[in-house]
Amino acid sequence: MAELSLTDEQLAIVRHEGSAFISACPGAGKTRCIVERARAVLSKPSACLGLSFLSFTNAAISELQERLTEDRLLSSNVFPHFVGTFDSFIWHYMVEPFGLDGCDKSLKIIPDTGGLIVTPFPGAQGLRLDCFERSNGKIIPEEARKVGFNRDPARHEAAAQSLRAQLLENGQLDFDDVRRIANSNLADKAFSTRLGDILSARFGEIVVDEAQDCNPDDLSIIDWLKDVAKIPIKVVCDPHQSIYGFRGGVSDELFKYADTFTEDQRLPLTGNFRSSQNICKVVHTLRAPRQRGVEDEALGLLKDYDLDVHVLSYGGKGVSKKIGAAFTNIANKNGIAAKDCRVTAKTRSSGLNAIGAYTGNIGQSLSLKLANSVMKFHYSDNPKDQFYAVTDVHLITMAISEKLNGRSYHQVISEENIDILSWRGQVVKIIRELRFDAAAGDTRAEWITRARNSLGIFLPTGESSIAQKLQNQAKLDDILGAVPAPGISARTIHEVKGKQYQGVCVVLTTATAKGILTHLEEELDNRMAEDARELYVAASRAQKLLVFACPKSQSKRLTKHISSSGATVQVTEI
Ligand SMILES: Nc1ncnc2c1ncn2[C@@H]1O[C@H](COP(=O)(O)OP(=O)(O)OP(=O)(O)O)[C@@H](O)[C@H]1O
Repeated sequence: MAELSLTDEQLAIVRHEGSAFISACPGAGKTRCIVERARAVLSKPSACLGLSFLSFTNAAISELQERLTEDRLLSSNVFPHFVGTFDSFIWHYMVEPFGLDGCDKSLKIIPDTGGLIVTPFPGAQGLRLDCFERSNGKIIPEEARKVGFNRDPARHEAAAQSLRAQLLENGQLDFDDVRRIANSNLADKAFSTRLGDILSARFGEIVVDEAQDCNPDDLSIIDWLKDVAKIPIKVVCDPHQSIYGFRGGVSDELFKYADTFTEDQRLPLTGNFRSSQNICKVVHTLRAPRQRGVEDEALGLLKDYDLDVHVLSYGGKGVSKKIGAAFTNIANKNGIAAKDCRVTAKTRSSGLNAIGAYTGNIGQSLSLKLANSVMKFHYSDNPKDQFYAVTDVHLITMAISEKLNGRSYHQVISEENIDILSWRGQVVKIIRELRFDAAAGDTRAEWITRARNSLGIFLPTGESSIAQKLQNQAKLDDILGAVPAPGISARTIHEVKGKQYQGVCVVLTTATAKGILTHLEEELDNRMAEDARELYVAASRAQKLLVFACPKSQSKRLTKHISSSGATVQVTEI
């Protein structure tokens, strides 16, 4: 019955058997098609092979899982199906069961080994392990520069290489190791043929969503699944929304990869069901000139929603809570509730500044870290922030009890088999006790006493006092005093990807606004291409109201550029 309201293009995708390359614009219903494809396959009486849905971030997978669960299609990873990140698929099916040459331990994922500190001799400057090339241990000059390291790196390089070797010997792998090992396993012809047979007996179809986020290694694994394992693959993407360049993203390769599919396997998805036509017009101007193509037609219920796009032109000290307040004001005036809106920016700190939350430097101080986590837990509406706050406070308890001993958080968890149930309740109780509410009379001095009382139990016997570990610093006032305005939430652009909100405020900053606009006007080179695509992703999340907060120096230029589409745009100085 759900098929009735699908467009012909959507139906063609849902009914397509075999491999396909599906490219679409924002809001075209990619996720909708994936859900309907699951319904079509799972409702066949003959369906006995597994169906797998993969994407590249945990956020994208939880979004997809939510939609599949809502429709009672695949509520969990019930055999023979698999829903998860591309990384977890590779780990489960290409690496973990086969072990590693030279390692007699069972393999484990330790995602944070890049943060281990390499200190070759006492007193030497410590450098993170991810400052060194994985293949040969050589220092990465730009990473070294960032932390002011300018000495002979030879001893650091040797120490980094031996640390990596030790991790591999212990079977402690991060996701880049997993990718490398998978590719080397697949390069073995006999292994590749056998694994191909096994996986094709298990999976009848694999759907790779958000494929614009894959890197060249991912693409070669997708190719292997399609051509060697002969599993029908649906590659679903919007190349204009590729914003994971730091993983070695594949915009150009993806266009070339599309050409490896036959014409009847290349399926387009056009039209935007999410946004009003006014927003579609503006979003169209956010594609670089050579990729602009035609404007997406608004097709959904909100297509005629008649609301101006706004530019908030800000000067003064830069991004401040004036932006959040002005945005909320426009939303309220138009009957849109703050809970249905998001402020979004490239960096977490720009977004938080725009809603008045604390963004200062925390450094290594345990008391500042604790205060920051407690404030996030109590005042952020983002469940992810709360999850991280709990983990961060657990890490603080480990630091106080001196359990880390040069190991990363996840190494300790894995090596000591620490079950989340054994600590979570206690940590959440501590965070609840440490809630800070100035209106109720709480003060910094009183809070730090509470904190020391709660966390003193973790101090090893005979060790320094808890007051030394949790210092009463003046900066605590800034952290404990920064309560974000109620109602508005801030997210990074990577966090809002794949989502939609009634109102969106995109914050541009002086660091990138000028470069992005030059790119959108002239596309001289690719330097600002990814920043421009981020702006495109952010703006295309809006359903009814789209607001840009732009530094005063660039706001006229931005207004001119987005109005060139014929959209109605209003400018307000704040
Ligand atoms: N045929 C349709 N009729 C009405 N609404 C639709 C149709 N297809 C999709 N939609 C709605 O359009 C909105 C966007 O769909 P969806 O989230 O699947 O888009 P998407 O292509 O995954 O977007 P993006 O890549 O920008 O995140 C959703 O609210 C969805 O329910």
